[in-house]
Amino acid sequence: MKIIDARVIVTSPGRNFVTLKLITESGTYGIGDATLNGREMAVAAYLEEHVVPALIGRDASRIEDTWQYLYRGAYWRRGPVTMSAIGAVDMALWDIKAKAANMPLYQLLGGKSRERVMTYAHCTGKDIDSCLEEVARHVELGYKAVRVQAGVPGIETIYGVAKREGERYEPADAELPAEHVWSTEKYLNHVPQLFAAVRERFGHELHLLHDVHHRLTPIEAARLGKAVEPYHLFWLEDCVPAENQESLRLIREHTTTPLAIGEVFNSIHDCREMIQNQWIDYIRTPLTHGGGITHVRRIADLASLYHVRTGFHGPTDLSPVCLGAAIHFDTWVPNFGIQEHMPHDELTDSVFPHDYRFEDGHFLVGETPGHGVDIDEEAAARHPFKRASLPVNRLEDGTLWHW
Ligand SMILES: O=C(O)[C@H](O)[C@@H](O)[C@H](O)[C@H](O)CO
Ligand SMILES: [Mg+2]
Repeated sequence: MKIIDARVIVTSPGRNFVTLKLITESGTYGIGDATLNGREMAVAAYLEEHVVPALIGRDASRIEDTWQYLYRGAYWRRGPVTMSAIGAVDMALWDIKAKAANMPLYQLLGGKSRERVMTYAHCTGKDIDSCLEEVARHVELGYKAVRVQAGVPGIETIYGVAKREGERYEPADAELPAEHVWSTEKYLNHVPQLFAAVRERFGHELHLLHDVHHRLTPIEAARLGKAVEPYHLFWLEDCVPAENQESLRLIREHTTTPLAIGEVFNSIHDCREMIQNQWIDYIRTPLTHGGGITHVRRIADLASLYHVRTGFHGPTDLSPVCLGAAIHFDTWVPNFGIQEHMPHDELTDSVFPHDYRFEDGHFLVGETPGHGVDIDEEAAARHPFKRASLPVNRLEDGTLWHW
């Protein structure tokens, strides 16, 4: 089953997405998500200039060999651009293999480990009260788990909190990076009050998550983890920048609040130490940025040896293709934890028709052969690329900080 054509489709139905479509001689095709938010064209060029020419004529059924060919063959291993490009090829090849077998992808992976996939929504508000209203709205929609982020008195804008009531936040919200100002002390004093208010109103069954967006030092993260222990979070996410995996040890030694990390990781080597030392509880590396199903499956298997479960990144800046493939993976993977869900808008969904469904706080996998997500190329062509950037964060004295 030879690959005879490959197309890199860049579209912006409200936000940018990069999609790879691989077409075989039988006419069966597969698609993969290659979106790297704010750096989309780097992956598009990597695919177009360096990967696509080498794929034409290759046997689409050799998924493992193609993965090794692109990873080892590049010589320049790892990194978000390389791994997103490989991830898209891999996702498209699994799609083709599942279609050729006339099976939904989860069947090829090993079949269902569960009937449905628990997912969490984002609840944000300018202050605690409006955040509580958002939580109430999502509980009403059926969510069993919510990520809670609120504005902090004294901090004007915070990444991860929507600008207007009832809206979502857009990660890449300006042509060039917007600038935010950050105060760790104000934040650390406020977060425990937020979670106390949520628990008081909604009781103790709802799963609560919180994303720190890498903004703390290890000892500050330890303090936050301890402070929110009475509200027993499902997880505290990205509490420190984690290039230095060893820094997680200190946090772990101080708090029983579960930790989730990995949305900016791209390979098993980025998270190996924190998994093997049991410094984290959830690994977040998504299929697109983690080299596709072939590689993320290895990460999940390693994690399973150390009681670490999956909690895939699922923001709007990963396309429905990644989300669809992730729901198949989540349905199969034995050590599943939770799946993030930032719903795409109607326009995006119309460009990427799919068969996954949301019901009662869970995703239900579809039965269409493949990963169940397609791209309407004509609709995609109506929405050309528009440069958009993620923000930067500065301390009150102007020092550039993490966000
Ligand atoms: O969903 C999350 O947990 C995130 O942290 C996102 O909002 C990322 O910041 C975004 O995907 C960057 O592009
Ligand atoms: Mg995050």
